[in-house]
Amino acid sequence: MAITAETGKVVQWRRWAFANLGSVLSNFGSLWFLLAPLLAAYAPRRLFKTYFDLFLRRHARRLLAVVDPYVTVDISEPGGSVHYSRYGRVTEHDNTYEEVKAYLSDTCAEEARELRAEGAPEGDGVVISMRDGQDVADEFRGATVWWTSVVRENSQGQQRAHTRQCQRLTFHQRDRRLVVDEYLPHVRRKGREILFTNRRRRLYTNNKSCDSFRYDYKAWSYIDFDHPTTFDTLALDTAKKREIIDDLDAFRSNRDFYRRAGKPWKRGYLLYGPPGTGKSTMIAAMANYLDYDIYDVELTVVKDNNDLRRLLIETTSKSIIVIEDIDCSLDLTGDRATQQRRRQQDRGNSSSRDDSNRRDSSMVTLSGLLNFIDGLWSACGGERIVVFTTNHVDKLDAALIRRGRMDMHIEMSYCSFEAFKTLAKNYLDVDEHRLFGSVDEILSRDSITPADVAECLMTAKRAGSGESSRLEIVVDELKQRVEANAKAKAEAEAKAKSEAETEAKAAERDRDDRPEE
Ligand SMILES: Nc1ncnc2c1ncn2[C@@H]1O[C@H](COP(=O)(O)OP(=O)(O)OP(=O)(O)O)[C@@H](O)[C@H]1O
Ligand SMILES: [Mg+2]
Repeated sequence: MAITAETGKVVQWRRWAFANLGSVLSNFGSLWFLLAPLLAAYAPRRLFKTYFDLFLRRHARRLLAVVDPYVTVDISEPGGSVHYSRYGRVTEHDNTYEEVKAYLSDTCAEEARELRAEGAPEGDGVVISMRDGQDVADEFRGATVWWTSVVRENSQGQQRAHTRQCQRLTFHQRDRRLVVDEYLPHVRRKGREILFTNRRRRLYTNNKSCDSFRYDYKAWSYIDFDHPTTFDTLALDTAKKREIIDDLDAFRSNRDFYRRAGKPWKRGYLLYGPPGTGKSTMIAAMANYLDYDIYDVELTVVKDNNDLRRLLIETTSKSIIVIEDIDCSLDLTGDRATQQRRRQQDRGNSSSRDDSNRRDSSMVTLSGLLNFIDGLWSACGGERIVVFTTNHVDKLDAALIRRGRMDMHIEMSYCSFEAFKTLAKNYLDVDEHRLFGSVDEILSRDSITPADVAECLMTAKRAGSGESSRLEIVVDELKQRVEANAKAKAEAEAKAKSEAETEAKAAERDRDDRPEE
């Protein structure tokens, strides 16, 4: 490369600079000394702020950790983001804040002096929480933590509209793992339990699957469940009642056992018996005892197995899924020949025809129902009870009610004397009376359902005054029921006999009309 006059000058400059490096630096130093105050005055403030922020972040925190070893965690009120799904508008809600608030209102609020009351989201109660700035201490496995209720402004601005309530947790940094891994999950778990017990229970029923194309379609509708029946008011033999309660207790408390044994945390009960023996009443008593929601599945409006599975996915845990009168809901014999024969029988009988039409409008199959009870999907969520009721246990497919699917078969039978005593206490507030002997005699001789006995007691309560007069009415009413039942039974038998004869004649005619092969 040729050395031009220009490059020659540069080289000369460099040589001069190296030779005079000391004086160049000292001149530059004095120049910086002169410029620094000017820069400080006129350079953008942000530059300095960022610089100092960085500096503080790197060094001051370490220093601070020695001086102030406490860590804080904020749990803020959620915004609730919204998205649209195939099933319509869904609001995503993080419940942590509500859970923490519930925990604090229950566990710590007693310590706080300045409180705030808000109406509970459900029911008539109020939720007590700490006022802003209040703090309370909590102990967990030897560590002390403090909760403070504060109002936090959003990062953008100071507008009041953008403030959020938050619960601030402060703890020593040596407890960081304990707090994050164990204390906070414990707080959420407890909070969830408190929220669950404070809320009203719900009775859900499924909507028609044929409406599922609508953008606002919901699989379940609900009302508040407010049934007064408990195991105390349920008329049932004491030993049987005890057995059922023990079974429910074992189910509820054995979460870890189910996990260890590799079993989904669910249990099936089959309630069978004549109409009016208290099957639906038993379900209400179970729900009240366990504090669970009820999902009452109307199978005839479920289009097919897919829709049935979707219903299951949308149930919550701590719930009882009920299918009432399962023998009437679907043709669940699983055997096509039997189904065909039944359809032929139904053709002559108008009420059976209606039943049959209802059954045929649904394409839910036995295998779909078996999957619903104990397929892979059924294990999602856990802590679920499935209850089937039927008047005709012998009509059901053996696979549907085998042990393991329906773990406990409970026969609901006619009213025993022991069950009568419970009803007499419920309706008339009578524990013992000389006429109880007559009642015992009637009940042990004849079959009367608890529903019939309850009706007799209602009549006696309305008509009589005084224990004796009321119990006399009860005895009379029971005798009349026995007579009426015997008459109805004789009529039903006569009708069944004449139908059987007509059917036999029709079958004979069919045989005669068929051309010989
Ligand atoms: N075991 C019982 N204990 C208390 N009350 C009962 C009992 N059985 C029936 N009853 C009374 O009779 C009414 C009807 O009972 P329930 O509806 O529970 O009968 P069910 O067995 O479900 O009848 P179905 O088979 O027709 O559905 C109830 O509202 C309740 O008042
Ligand atoms: Mg019922």
